[in-house]
This record gives sequence, C-alpha cells and structure tokens, in this order.
Amino acid sequence: MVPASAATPAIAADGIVMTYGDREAVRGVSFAAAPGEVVAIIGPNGAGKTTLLSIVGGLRAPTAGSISRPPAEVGWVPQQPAVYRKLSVRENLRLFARLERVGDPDAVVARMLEQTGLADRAEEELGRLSGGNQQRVNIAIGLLADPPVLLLDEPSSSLDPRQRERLWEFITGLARDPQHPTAVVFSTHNVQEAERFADTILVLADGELLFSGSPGALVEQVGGGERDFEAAFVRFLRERGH
Ligand SMILES: Nc1ncnc2c1ncn2[C@@H]1O[C@H](COP(=O)(O)OP(=O)(O)OP(=O)(O)O)[C@@H](O)[C@H]1O
Repeated sequence: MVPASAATPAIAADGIVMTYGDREAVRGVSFAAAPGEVVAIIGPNGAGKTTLLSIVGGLRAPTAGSISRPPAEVGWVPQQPAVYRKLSVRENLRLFARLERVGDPDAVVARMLEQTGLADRAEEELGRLSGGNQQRVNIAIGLLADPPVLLLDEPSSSLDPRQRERLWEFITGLARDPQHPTAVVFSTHNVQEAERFADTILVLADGELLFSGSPGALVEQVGGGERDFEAAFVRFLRERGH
C-alpha cells in the first residue's frame, strides 16, 4: 500500500486523449500508479475505462498524450481471455510464453504455475477449470513477462462471490509482494470491490477524469452522509451531472 506520491511511479499516463471519429472517448486523462499500488477505474458504461486501459497497455495508440512505459513492460489481462479451452493449463501458458518470446519458456511456465497455485492442475484442460481458476490462468498470461505493472479489464465480472474473493486475494498478493510489488490498475463496475481493494480510485465519466484519490476522500467530497461507498459514488456522479 504505497501512495503514488511516495515513490517513482511504476506507470504514468499523461494527457491521454482518444477520439473515435468525432467522438472524444477519453479527454485529457493523467494518472500514475506506484509500485505496489492498486488503482481502480470506475465509471458509468461508455465512460472510457476500457479505452484508457488499452492505451496504457499499448494496445491502441492515443490521439494525444503519452505513457511512461513501453507495452512490453505492461501486463494486460483482457476481459475476454484469448486462452484455448481445449489445451491444458500448462500448454496454454507455454504457448503464450513462446508468443511473448520469454527467455526460458519452461522455467517461466513453472513459475506461473507456482504463483497461481495451479501446479497440481497443470495437465487439466483449461475449459474444465472453475471460472476463478480460468481467470487465474488469464492473469498468469498477463504476468508471463514479469511486468512491473498489471492492467485488468473487469477481472471479476464473471465470477461468483467466493471465486471473486479468492481472485482478489491473488491480485492483492501480487501488489503486496515485497520482492516484486506490482502496480495493479483495474476497471470494474463493482464499486464495493473498488472500495475494498483499491488504494486509489479514478472516477471516469464521459471520458473525463472527475476524481482521483482514496475511497475515503471520495466519500468526504460528498459530505460523508451517504450510507455506503456505492451511494456516495452515485451521489458524486449525480452532483457532477452524470
Ligand atoms: N473501437 C471503437 N470505435 C468507436 N467507438 C468506440 C470504440 N471503442 C469504444 N468506443 C466508444 O468510446 C466510448 C468509451 O468506450 P469504452 O468501451 O472505453 O467505455 P467503458 O467505460 O469501458 O464502457 P463499459 O463500462 O460499457 O465497458 C463509448 O462511447 C464507446 O462507444
């Protein structure tokens, strides 16, 4: 749990603008994440969350603005995994390790199996694993190149509450690893999840960054009178015309 100001950022986005035709999907957004910091991007449908994440991950070039790291140093976990359900867990990891041209694919695959706690499921067909374990494999693929930054687009949206809990244990463990504190940036529609697991919340609406700070600071901004974080978030948006 390192506040962004306390260390050199693991990643910084500066003045990101993205236009699709004449539609401005992201309007001059800047943010930074420190090593070990967990950042949640929340906002209504169409706010620009996926667009912003995909630019930070180097999947799309922005219309304007810059990202402090090249795409090779940023792990990306898409909402729709690109995994092969008929291949085993190990085969999937090996395939993506080769595609990413990691130095020693077998060693990297062994490390990922260890890190995800899936070593004893390595030979199982991926499609037979639970949704939560499939999502771990999806995340492991994002981690193959050992990136200092991991981006996840709605990582828990298809999981039940128990799987969700285990997934967050895993993700926050990556951030808190003292040897390799990964900066984690994720988007979610689950506002309570953002409040629970993120150090910093970014509120995006209609492409504009309306808030950046701790969950507590957002509650304070709306006067602290709401019954929970979700109610405070809804009020915050309403007061700003969304
Ligand atoms: N490839 C594209 N071409 C044209 N418009 C796009 C494209 N991708 C996204 N948009 C538009 O940009 C805006 C932001 O979309 P984006 O998917 O980034 O939002 P989001 O916050 O991730 O939404 P959701 O919560 O629904 O996933 C939307 O108006 C969307 O229709």
